[in-house]
Order: sequence, then C-alpha cells, then structure tokens
Amino acid sequence: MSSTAAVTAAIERVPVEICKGMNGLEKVVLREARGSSAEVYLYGGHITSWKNDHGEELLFAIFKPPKPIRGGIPICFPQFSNHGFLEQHGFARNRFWSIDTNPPPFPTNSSTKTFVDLILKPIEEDMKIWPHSFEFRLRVTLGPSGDLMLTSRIRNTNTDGKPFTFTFAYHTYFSVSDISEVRVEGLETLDYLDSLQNKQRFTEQGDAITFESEVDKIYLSTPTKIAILDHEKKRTFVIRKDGLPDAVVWNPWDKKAKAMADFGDDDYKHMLCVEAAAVEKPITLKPGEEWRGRQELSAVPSSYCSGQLDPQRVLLGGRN
Ligand SMILES: O=P(O)(O)OC[C@H]1O[C@H](O)[C@H](O)[C@@H](O)[C@@H]1O
Repeated sequence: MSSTAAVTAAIERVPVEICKGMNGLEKVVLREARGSSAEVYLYGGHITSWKNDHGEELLFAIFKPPKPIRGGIPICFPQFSNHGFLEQHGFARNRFWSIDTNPPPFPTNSSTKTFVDLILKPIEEDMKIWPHSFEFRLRVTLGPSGDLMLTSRIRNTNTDGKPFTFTFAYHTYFSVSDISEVRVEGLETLDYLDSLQNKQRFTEQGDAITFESEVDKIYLSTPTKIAILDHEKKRTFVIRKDGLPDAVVWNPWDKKAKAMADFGDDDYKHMLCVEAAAVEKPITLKPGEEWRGRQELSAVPSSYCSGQLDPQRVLLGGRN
C-alpha cells in the first residue's frame, strides 16, 4: 500500500480530517458529533485548538506567521524547560511528526473512534545531540462529551544496550477570561520548585492558588486531579493525569510578556499554563522498555455556593 493510501485507510474509519493549516503546515482535525473539535499539527505533534460543543475555544494559542505557534499544547521532550543541556523544552516540539498508520494495540476503556495516532522517531540531527533511538507515539482522542485525551508512549529502541533518561511535559495553555479571576485547586500545601528563584524548594501556603504576579513553579508529587476555576466565565477545567507526578504552573505576567516577541502585551491576562509533567524525577528506560504518560482535559460549568466556588463538587464532578 502506498503511504498516501495507508493514511487514507487509517483515517477513513474515524471522523478526522487532514488539511493545511497555518503556513501550509499539515494539521489533523478531530470532530465529535455534538460539535466539539480539536486540531493537532504534525509539526511538533502540537495541539493548537480544542473547542467545546458551542464552538468556544478552550486553549490559548497565537498564530502570527512566520513566528512559531505559541500556546496550545506543545510537547516538551526529552527535556522540560532548561533542566538539561538540550534546547529549551527539548526538540520534539520542533520536529515533523508522522501519522502512525499501524500503532501497536492500545487498550482503551472507551468506545470513542475520534482519535489520531502520531509518531516521532529521531532524525540524524537529534542523534548528534541526544544519541538515543526511540519511538514516541502520541494518541490524541476527543471523547463524546468533548474531553481531550493525550496519551504518550515512549519506547527505548536503542540497540547499543544503553538506557536513556528524559523529562516531559504537556505544556497546556488554557484560555481564561481574566487571570486575576482564576484560581487553581489541588496544589495547595504541596512542595514546589520555584523557577524564578533558582529552582529552590518551597511549600505552598494558603487555600488555593490565585494570580497577581509572574509565576513559574513546578509542583511536586501532585494529585491526579487538578482544577482551574474561571470565575468570570463560570467554567472549570479539570485535568486528570497519569504517569506524570508533577504539575508546572506558569504565567509570564506583564513584564515578561512584553519581552516575549510572540506574546501581545496583554495576552498574559487571558492564559494560564498548567502542565502535567515529569520533571523532578526523570524517567529512565532500558532498551525495550516503554513509558506512558496521560493527560485528560475536560471543561465543565463551575458551580457556585453563596458566591463561593465549591471545589468539592467541581473536583468530584459526578465522576472520578
Ligand atoms: O517560551 P517557551 O520556551 O515556550 O517556554 C515558556 C515557559 O515554559 C514553562 O512553563 C517554563 O516553566 C517557563 O520557564 C517558560 O518560560
């Protein structure tokens, strides 16, 4: 079968479409019957859009060609941020991924058919800076109720017997109405490394996390559920994660936003990054071993109780 035929065969079974996006780059669009959608670019395996069934964009993303895509969900691999000698956030976000037409069996407990499998293997240039052979499979799934699930499977395919070690993050930029109206539940009282203070370790104080200045923290050993409550929008994002013990919280605030070429001066007000990650304890894989890291996002209406958000209801939200 030719590769075009294989791609067509692989996508015919599901409500996905491959088309040209910004700068002529190829993207895959997933659509669910009730109207929700998601888009992933082959460049970076980068999610750039996630819309609910009212067509509202739930991710913050800026497209200002010829600059690279800012926002959405860049994949940070094999290095998160500057925790190592590679380029910031590793090279995976700056590589062309392919559609994986024949992924190994993938046990899922859902009957959804709206998904696409992408694969990244190292190119010669990568082997020079990170001399390891790997297969990185990313499955992007849109659930029937609009939930967005990302599952990464990374396998060490070294033939020299050598293990490799990496750090990882789903660098998710959530769209929020106004950062000063947002709070994050689920990280209170946890230890974190403060990237603004030489990665020193502190313990979070107080009830919930709110925002009034730049923040760049790596929360350690976090629960598997975190909520972002947007008071103004009356919307709550729930992040469920597996295999990713840490959670990075980032907002550049005004000064850094001004200094960033691809960020509008006020854009920081409308975004918040909460990133399911494995940073503090890097993952090591021996040849033949595979690691999995999963992030599931949902957006639900916030519930109010005498003017106060009810985190218990939001976090339990009818299911676990
Ligand atoms: O500008 P980028 O390379 O995409 O990184 C954007 C941000 O990503 C993460 O959240 C890091 O913790 C920040 O330190 C970094 O500034």
